Amino acid sequence: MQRIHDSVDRAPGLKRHWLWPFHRETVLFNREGEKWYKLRAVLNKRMLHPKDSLQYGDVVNAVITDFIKRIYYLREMSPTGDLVSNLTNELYRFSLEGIASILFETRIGCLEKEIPVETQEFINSIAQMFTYSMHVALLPNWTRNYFPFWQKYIDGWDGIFKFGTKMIDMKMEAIQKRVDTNQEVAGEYLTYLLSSGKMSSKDVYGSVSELLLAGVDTTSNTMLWALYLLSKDPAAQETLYQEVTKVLKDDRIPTAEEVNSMPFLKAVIKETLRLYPVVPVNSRLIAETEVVIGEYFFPKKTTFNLCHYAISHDEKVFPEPQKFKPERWLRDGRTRPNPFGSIPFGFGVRACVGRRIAELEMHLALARLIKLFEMRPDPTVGEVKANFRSVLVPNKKVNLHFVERQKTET
Ligand code: HEM
Repeated sequence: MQRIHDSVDRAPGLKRHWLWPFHRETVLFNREGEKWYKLRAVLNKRMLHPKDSLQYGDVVNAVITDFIKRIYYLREMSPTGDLVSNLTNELYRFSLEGIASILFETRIGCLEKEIPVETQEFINSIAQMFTYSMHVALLPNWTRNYFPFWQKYIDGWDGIFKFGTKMIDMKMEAIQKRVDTNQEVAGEYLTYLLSSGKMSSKDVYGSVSELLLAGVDTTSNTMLWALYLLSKDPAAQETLYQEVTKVLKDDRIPTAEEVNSMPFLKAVIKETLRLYPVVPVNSRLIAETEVVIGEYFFPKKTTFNLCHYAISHDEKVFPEPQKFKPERWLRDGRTRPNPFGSIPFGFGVRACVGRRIAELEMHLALARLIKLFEMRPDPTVGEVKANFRSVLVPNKKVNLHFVERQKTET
């Protein structure tokens, strides 16, 4: 018999399920035991350590610059001159461009006025796969031969892999050319995966597609909730603005390192994820061993559901649990909440591999947006509630006014 921490550290005994039912075997979600462990060990490198993510600061900032240009364009087009409608859609484009530029080491045009045809087909395939994944999860297997949902689901996946494979093959060719001409091979994540020799190309295709999918709705919806919460809380917004302008005294673009001097910014994202943990529940199956937790004995093959939403709204840990209070996370001498009260990225060896990338994108984007604009709610939208659609999404379209701030002499 083993205690749970032993089992968790011995990753090969641990199965997990998460957002959506993958039908391909090459991805982390579907892998278990030794196979998962090997793949994860390669993927962790250059992604998981806080200092690893710093190297993507410039790439992410370039995407944010284009996102800000798009925000200006959308404001200009709006009847009031400052409204951005259907922010979910805009943030989706931002997140997809961000994660694609990290993983493929190239831009795919999501923030252009006209999205390139291939990219649009890729976006449509993602939507198709997600739409039919609910049918796949809920309907018994025999129905797959009689109803069209299964083929549509597979077609969605094929579109995703077609695009991913093309991007990866292009990178592989570029690397090969450099190798053939004795030039140094320089690059970031994909170059590392392809040239490390530790992964088959099949694994690279699968893993990159998976990282890409996991990295879009999660960050885009969290950004949406953060902007929505700030728009309703002018005082928190002002505190954040003051903090950001104190660190960035001129028009400079913040570096990834400078975010470390912005504790309130980090607290805003932490508090947003406490109120709206974008992955509200995830499960793990202790496959091989019996475990004892406290006084309780759990036999082999027990499924554990981590209900992030429920635990992070526990008023014993978070007084006034429904209130947006970023300051509760500050390390300024106050009693801070139990760190296990909110673990939106999971915990341990199987925790979110994209955490550092997600935080980097959200911190840099929020710092730059708040420096330029004051966010105000659109009164026609009213209160927004959360719906569970694999991730926590708003129950309606969210529009926000992006009121440009007056430039002050500093
Ligand atoms: C706000 C942003 C995000 C949140 C809240 C989030 C949350 C989570 C959670 C709760 C898990 C399950 C962890 C567990 O079982 O303990 C997970 C797994 C995972 N996440 Fe994220 N995630 C986010 C962004 C990202 C991004 C940007 C990527 C890709 C770059 C990503 C890639 C993954 C992958 C591949 C796994 C599976 C890991 C494995 O099975 O070993 N996530 N995430």
